[in-house]
Amino acid sequence: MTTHRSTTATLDPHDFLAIDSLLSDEERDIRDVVRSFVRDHVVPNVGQWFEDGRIPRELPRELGKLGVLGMHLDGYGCAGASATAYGLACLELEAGDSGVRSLVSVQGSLAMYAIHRWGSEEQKQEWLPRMAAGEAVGCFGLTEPDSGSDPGSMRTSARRDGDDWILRGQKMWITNGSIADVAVVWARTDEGVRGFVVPKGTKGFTTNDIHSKLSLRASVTSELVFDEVRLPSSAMLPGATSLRGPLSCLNEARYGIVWGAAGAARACYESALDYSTTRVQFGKPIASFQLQQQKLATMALEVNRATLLALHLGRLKDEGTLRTEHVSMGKLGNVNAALDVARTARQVLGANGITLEYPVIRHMNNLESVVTYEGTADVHSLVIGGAVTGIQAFR
Ligand SMILES: Cc1cc2nc3c(=O)[nH]c(=O)nc-3n(C[C@H](O)[C@H](O)[C@H](O)COP(=O)(O)OP(=O)(O)OC[C@H]3O[C@@H](n4cnc5c(N)ncnc54)[C@H](O)[C@@H]3O)c2cc1C
Repeated sequence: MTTHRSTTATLDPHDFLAIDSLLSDEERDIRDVVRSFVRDHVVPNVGQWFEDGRIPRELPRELGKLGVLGMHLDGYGCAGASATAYGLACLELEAGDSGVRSLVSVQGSLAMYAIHRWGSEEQKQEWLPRMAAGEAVGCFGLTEPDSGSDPGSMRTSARRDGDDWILRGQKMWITNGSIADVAVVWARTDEGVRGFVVPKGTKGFTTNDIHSKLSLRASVTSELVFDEVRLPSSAMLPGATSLRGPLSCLNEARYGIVWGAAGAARACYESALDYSTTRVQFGKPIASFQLQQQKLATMALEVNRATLLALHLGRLKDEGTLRTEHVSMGKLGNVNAALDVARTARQVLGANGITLEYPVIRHMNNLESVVTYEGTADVHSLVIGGAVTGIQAFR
């Protein structure tokens, strides 16, 4: 007779539903390369980066060598990998830290994607190869002090002056801002919302870092200030003429977050699983107590569910049927699940759970940013609510 114990003994607690078997050899290879990089270069150091509130200046080049910057884009030095492979990379990077995944998302899915999709041939030639190599860092300026969930209310403006444009205004909460060699900036014009490629050092363009963050500390977040910045007509992204331009980029980045959140959740679950089997109280590992097993079971469920959801969206994206509403469901569900897993894991670790010796509280705090940026949980709920009811409450 088969007992429950012998049946479950054959299961892999790190891949309970055998999701690995759903990947192609190529996808597994890419995943393994990124996983090794994170294990060797991110995990041993990221607690210190978080404590110091910095990201190493050499990291973009290392990520460029790894091949993850704009890896889902085609040509111009980009790898042209599948959406699923890119997602797997995001999962592994965020299992290290949401800040590292944010760097990659902003570079590849926001700044590079904007130039790749909406830019001129000259803009693509000038920026994309260097950005793919991590030799040039990009940022993406949409949010402003008084314009967050409602980007249509942006005040930053650009007006024509002969052949030039004059850009004025302010952007806020911009990832990579002060370390960026190039900013993709969105502004209102007489011709609708347009994007501009603004190199670092352009006269009148300055940045100020936002300090005192308790979340995404291993990530640079800045204010961008444009004081009558004169730009040539060639700085404008010719293909984008409305808010659809920036929103198309956000959809790309959100897709990566769907995967990344599953990675942060996995790291928290694995930390809790490991801790619970070694921490002894009342003469037994705490993993032997039913209440702790319930927590571990719930975390395992959420990690597997989030990963399956991400993989399903990846397959839809690769076959060309992924919709923005699907991405909203993935971002809402997976980030909320990751936050629940992180908070539960933190309790399993007891007092140790509040230190940077373990990854859990770092992930927990990071996820408070992840649930807010790229569309808040409220906004994604309203997108899904609008899709299922046919009534738009999002105004
Ligand atoms: C660490 C970090 C990095 C970031 N990086 C970037 C970046 O690189 N580039 C960039 O452009 N932006 C970036 N952002 C900004 C981010 O995208 C915004 O914070 C986000 O869009 C929310 O805007 P807000 O903070 O102004 O909140 P608000 O829009 O003011 O929202 C405040 C609250 O009101 C709720 N709310 C708003 N509208 C509605 C509604 N219609 N119905 C119900 N509730 C509503 C929201 O859900 C939220 O809970 C970053 C933010 C953070 C924290």
